[in-house]
Amino acid sequence: MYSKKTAIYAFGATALGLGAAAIWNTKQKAHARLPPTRLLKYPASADYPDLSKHNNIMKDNLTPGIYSKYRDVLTPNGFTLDQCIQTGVDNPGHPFIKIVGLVACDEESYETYKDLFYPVIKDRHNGYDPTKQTHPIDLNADNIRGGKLDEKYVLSSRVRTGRAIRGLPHPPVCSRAERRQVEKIAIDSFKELSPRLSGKYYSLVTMSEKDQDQLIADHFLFDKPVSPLLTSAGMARDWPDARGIFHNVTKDFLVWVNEEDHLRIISMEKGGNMKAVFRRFCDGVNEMEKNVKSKGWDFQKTDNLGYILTCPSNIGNGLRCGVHVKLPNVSKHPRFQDILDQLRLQKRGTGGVDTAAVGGTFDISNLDRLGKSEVELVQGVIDGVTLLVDMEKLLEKKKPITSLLKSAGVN
Ligand SMILES: Nc1ncnc2c1ncn2[C@@H]1O[C@H](COP(=O)(O)OP(=O)(O)OP(=O)(O)O)[C@@H](O)[C@H]1O
Repeated sequence: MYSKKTAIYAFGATALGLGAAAIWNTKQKAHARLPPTRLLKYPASADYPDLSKHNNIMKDNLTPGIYSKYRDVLTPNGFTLDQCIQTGVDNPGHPFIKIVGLVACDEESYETYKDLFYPVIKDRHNGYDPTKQTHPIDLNADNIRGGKLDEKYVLSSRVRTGRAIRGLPHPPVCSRAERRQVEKIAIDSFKELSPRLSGKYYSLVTMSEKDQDQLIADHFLFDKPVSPLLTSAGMARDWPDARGIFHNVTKDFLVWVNEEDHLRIISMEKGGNMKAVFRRFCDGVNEMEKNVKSKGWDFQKTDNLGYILTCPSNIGNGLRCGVHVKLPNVSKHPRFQDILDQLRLQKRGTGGVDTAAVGGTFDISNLDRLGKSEVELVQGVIDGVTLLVDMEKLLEKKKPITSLLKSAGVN
């Protein structure tokens, strides 16, 4: 049972024989030190997780002192630090990327556990300091220069972001009713999209296994939550209840409901017209915000953190602007990773974050999300991918790339 005002918790209490259901008013006892979700018998030092074999950003920043300070501190919605760090405790690392190892249970987690979240944000977002900086937002596609990428190399273009609805906990910990409320707000908002973006919502509950597999194979739908990063954070609970996908008639504007974030808003199409993809993305995001607000809800957002999402790696604009691009020669170059780092770009396999690249085709996207506007990030990907494609063309002809890199300011 859960309401915005009163929460009744008994996490594991009965199983441990402690019989310690804690009942409190979350409004009156926001940030209360006691009671914890159940009575913990031992001091925080005895509960400190073993992170000795870990390589994630949470581990780099969690100290016994920070853990002790926060172990029994609840967010206003009644969540704990242990719920936020569990995914990083259970997942020491990842084969392709350095994971964060931390999720925000609700909008307030970022402030309640500031001594952990802020340094993690600083590490993950290239030194961004939430205590001093404000996050810029620019969702005007007219501000993009160029944007048509060479389709001999660029196979598809995509821009996605996430949005979370204020007042509702995030997917790792939300209740079934809260998850269903998110779905309802989304469905009501889809109904008011303009004709170019309008389409249909497909619930995963009623979708056949075959249709689901086809949508995943076509890169439209999120994968079933088998990744331990998602399952140990709690995101696969009750699957597939209240999950689904919306897409417009032309299948180039999509919204995922209740995967890692309440909403993931996506614009994508085959080929290299990133400017057109970004324009549709801006229209979609702006319309969804207007529609959600017209229902009396709002997106989670603060001046210093931008849009608030489940994973600290995605806060800011939550934007991942990426292309699937053929780079068989560049990717064999010994400086490939270094060049990507300098361009603030990230590489993945084309099957999603958990996949390795096959046959020299990569998913190349922006590394940053915070401290730079949407336009700045999309421009960075357009310019960076243009450079990588120019390098590929030179390497095909066995020509050196040194002067090209120099003129692009890459050391
Ligand atoms: N540029 C692109 N063109 C076509 N499909 C893409 C592109 N980028 C990503 N996809 C597809 O979108 C799906 C989701 O990808 P992936 O999980 O890597 O990223 P994401 O949705 O940005 O989320 P996250 O970063 O949280 O994992 C996959 O099927 C992937 O192949």
